[in-house]
Amino acid sequence: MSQSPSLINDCFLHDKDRLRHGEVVELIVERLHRIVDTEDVRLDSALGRYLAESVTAPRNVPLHDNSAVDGYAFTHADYAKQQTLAVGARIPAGEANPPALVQGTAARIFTGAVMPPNADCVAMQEDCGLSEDGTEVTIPAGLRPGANRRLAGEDVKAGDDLLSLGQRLRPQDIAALASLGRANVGTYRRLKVAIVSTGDELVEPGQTDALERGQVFDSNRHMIASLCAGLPVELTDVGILRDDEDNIADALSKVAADHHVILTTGGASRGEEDHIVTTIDRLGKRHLWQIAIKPGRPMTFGQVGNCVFLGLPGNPVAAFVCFLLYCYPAMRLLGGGRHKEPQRFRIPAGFAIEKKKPDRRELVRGWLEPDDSGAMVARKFRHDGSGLISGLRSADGLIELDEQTVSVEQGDPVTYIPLSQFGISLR
Ligand SMILES: Nc1nc2c(c(=O)[nH]1)N[C@H]1C(S)=C(S)[C@@H](COP(=O)(O)OP(=O)(O)OC[C@H]3O[C@@H](n4cnc5c(N)ncnc54)[C@H](O)[C@@H]3O)O[C@H]1N2
Ligand code: MOO
Repeated sequence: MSQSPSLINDCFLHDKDRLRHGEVVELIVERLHRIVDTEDVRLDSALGRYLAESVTAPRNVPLHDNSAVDGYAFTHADYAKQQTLAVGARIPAGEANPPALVQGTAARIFTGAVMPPNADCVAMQEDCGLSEDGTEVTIPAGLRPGANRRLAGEDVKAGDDLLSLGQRLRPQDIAALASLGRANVGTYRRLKVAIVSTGDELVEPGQTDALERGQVFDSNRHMIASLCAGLPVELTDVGILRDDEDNIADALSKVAADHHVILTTGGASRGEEDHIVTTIDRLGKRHLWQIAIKPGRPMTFGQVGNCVFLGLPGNPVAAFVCFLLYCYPAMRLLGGGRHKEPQRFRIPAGFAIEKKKPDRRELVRGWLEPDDSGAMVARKFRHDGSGLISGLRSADGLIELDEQTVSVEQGDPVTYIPLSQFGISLR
């Protein structure tokens, strides 16, 4: 049978002819850029957003020298002469201008309170001896100049660059903004993302207790929605589309008109019932299809008008892995974030693989665990099937076997990518 120069040929590509993982990431980084506008949001809505401004400190934090402990402030020069000092002033936190320390005395002071002029040290109250009438304090030996004193600008100096454009806001960044007195921050708007499942066999969970033969509950859409929850997106759940090319094309062209991204699962390979690739070709432009990876080979990336189309494979593990490897970085870039390769760690393998196909990258579901000697090793889930959600459940990370790897022996260093790199928490 002669092969037409159509898409179907791609099915017969060998892995070495398919796009490699690194090339796909390059293509995504090259072709995708921010497509959302900016908006000011209150700090309590800013978590996880990408910054649309650079933030410079307008003033020192802390504003003034202050005490790090509850205790007694004193001058090191006095203490060098005598360890017992008369207790003078009392300085609670919030007092703006404490009086200057009288020479030879100590001031009762509390954590965060402004240091009185002349004082340069604080002794912790638990370490001090207080006379019965409370008028004298004995400071313990061995305190160095500057002990327990926090300097003005020690955290941040006026003019310091704190946060940069495109940076994702984490809880500690929100704390930094609040510490500068900011109530609002300039961010990029959330991406409008639509999620779709395709397949005649799919049934919405909750619709029935009794599946008929051949049916499966749609787990992918719920998994993808949960994965999206780790990104600043506004989600539209389109539901399940039946395997009908006109119906899929019609629905997706409508969704594309008012979304930045469409994420589909299923129908990505080339059976007669798989309509995603033909739909992209019909409605828009395909940037890639078929990657030399396992799982996830039939992943598709294209666009319908200005809407980015990410077609994930139907097998749940393939959909999960492709989301992390390709949709996550794509959506970061579209949403105004920067590309950041996940951190990869080299860990000894606590398993062996006798034979792995060359020329493709494999992402194996795994976790870290101490071996008998207490050294950390990477373990892999016992089955590689791309339909097994149990493999994903067991995993805290992906073990990445690159294109050159053809086997793995126990103890060989393997690359481990924690799922936390994608905002997925530990169990
Ligand atoms: N002849 C070929 N067959 C297959 C190829 C191939 O290249 N040639 N590729 C295989 C690979 S690799 C994958 S991955 C799958 C992906 O195919 P599709 O994206 O077309 O997915 P479907 O055929 O629609 O479904 C595959 C599998 O996943 C189940 N599924 C689909 N959607 C959901 C959902 N929302 N929730 C739960 N489970 C879902 C579906 O029932 C199938 O079992 O194709 C291989 N075949
Ligand atoms: O590569 Mo598919 O991704 O078998 O599962």
